[in-house]
Amino acid sequence: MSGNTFGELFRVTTFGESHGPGLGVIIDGVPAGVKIDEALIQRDLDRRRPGQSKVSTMRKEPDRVEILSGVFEGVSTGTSLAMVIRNTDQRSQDYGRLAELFRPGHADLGFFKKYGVRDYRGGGRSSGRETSMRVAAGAVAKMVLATMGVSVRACSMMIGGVYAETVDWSVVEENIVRSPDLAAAEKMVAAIRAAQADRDSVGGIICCEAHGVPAGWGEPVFDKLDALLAHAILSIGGIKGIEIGAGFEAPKKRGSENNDSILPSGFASNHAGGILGGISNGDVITFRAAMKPTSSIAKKQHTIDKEGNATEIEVLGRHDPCLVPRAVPVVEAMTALVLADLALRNRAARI
Ligand SMILES: Cc1cc2nc3c(=O)[nH]c(=O)nc-3n(C[C@H](O)[C@H](O)[C@H](O)COP(=O)(O)O)c2cc1C
Ligand SMILES: C=C(O[C@@H]1CC(C(=O)O)=C[C@@H](OP(=O)(O)O)[C@H]1O)C(=O)O
Repeated sequence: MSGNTFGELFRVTTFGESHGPGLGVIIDGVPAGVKIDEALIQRDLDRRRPGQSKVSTMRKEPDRVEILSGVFEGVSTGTSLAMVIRNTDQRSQDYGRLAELFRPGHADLGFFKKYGVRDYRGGGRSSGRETSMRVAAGAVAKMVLATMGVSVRACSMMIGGVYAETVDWSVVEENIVRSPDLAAAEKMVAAIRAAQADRDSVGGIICCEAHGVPAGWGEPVFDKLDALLAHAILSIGGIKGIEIGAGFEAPKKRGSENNDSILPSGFASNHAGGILGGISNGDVITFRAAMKPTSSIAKKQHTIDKEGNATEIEVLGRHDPCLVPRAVPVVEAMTALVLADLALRNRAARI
């Protein structure tokens, strides 16, 4: 399968580049009869959109979604569902020097070594802008999941070394860094601003939960639910790690502490993150993802040109000083895509 397609029965193909005419997605496998609320797709696109706050990239894009097929009178028809957005704020001339140099930490060098040709206008296909179409597709997946009582939510648990100390989901969309702790949110913003002032960037941790997933979703061997989540989440540019449930804390415990006792009323704890043997166990699915600091920074760094000569680079252009707040809806979207796919695959598992 080409690198542009994800999923088996709920299959998503994206296309488009950061400075081309636009981006799009085709979803195969949306069951007929699902109410498709365009406003909800737009809402998630707005949550991800560039230019949304003083701590995001300054590029201004409306990211207005246009549904081209697969929906009739507000309901999915069972045929391929296609959506596009147009790029309106390209400034490709700002990227002229990037044609000759490789940005440390970005995808430039890898793309050039692989293909021998590279769209250097911004990140081209490797730009975080590609995730807009994942978010549009993820919004449709959320609508499919909602018919089964399943929902997904995510937030920023750490930014620039500042951790959320309390978790209040009701405040996540009320602050520009999507923190579940308003006091921490202010400090997170300050950490991003301090890095920016230093021509630098910061990373962080995104926490995600899926509620209402019934026991039984996920394949038992290769396509385990946790393995597919790891694939989906690590496919987001800038994400470098994922831990399911107790994750990297589990090895520090004894088996007796880490096991979730099974009671007639349910599990006594949820260190497993809602997944056992690659299959959902009916508890809340929980994981955290580690996001690196943005690679494109104005600080001077060593690099090489296309001929391999040593040089220096200061990356200008419009960049997120921290990827985490805008990646929150992307993490939700990729999680919803995995769950929608497994929901459909689960229908074929037993008579
Ligand atoms: C929503 C989102 C926004 C992003 N914005 C930027 C950005 O402004 N500048 C940048 O250098 N990288 C940005 N990235 C990250 C790049 O896409 C990523 O660093 C690049 O693909 C290389 O990282 P990788 O090796 O993890 O794939 C963004 C990623 C996401 C998900
Ligand atoms: C435009 C978006 O974010 C971009 C993500 C990004 C990158 O390198 O990932 C680099 C910047 O854009 P450009 O491709 O013009 O350099 C960001 O502004 C977006 O997410 O919609």
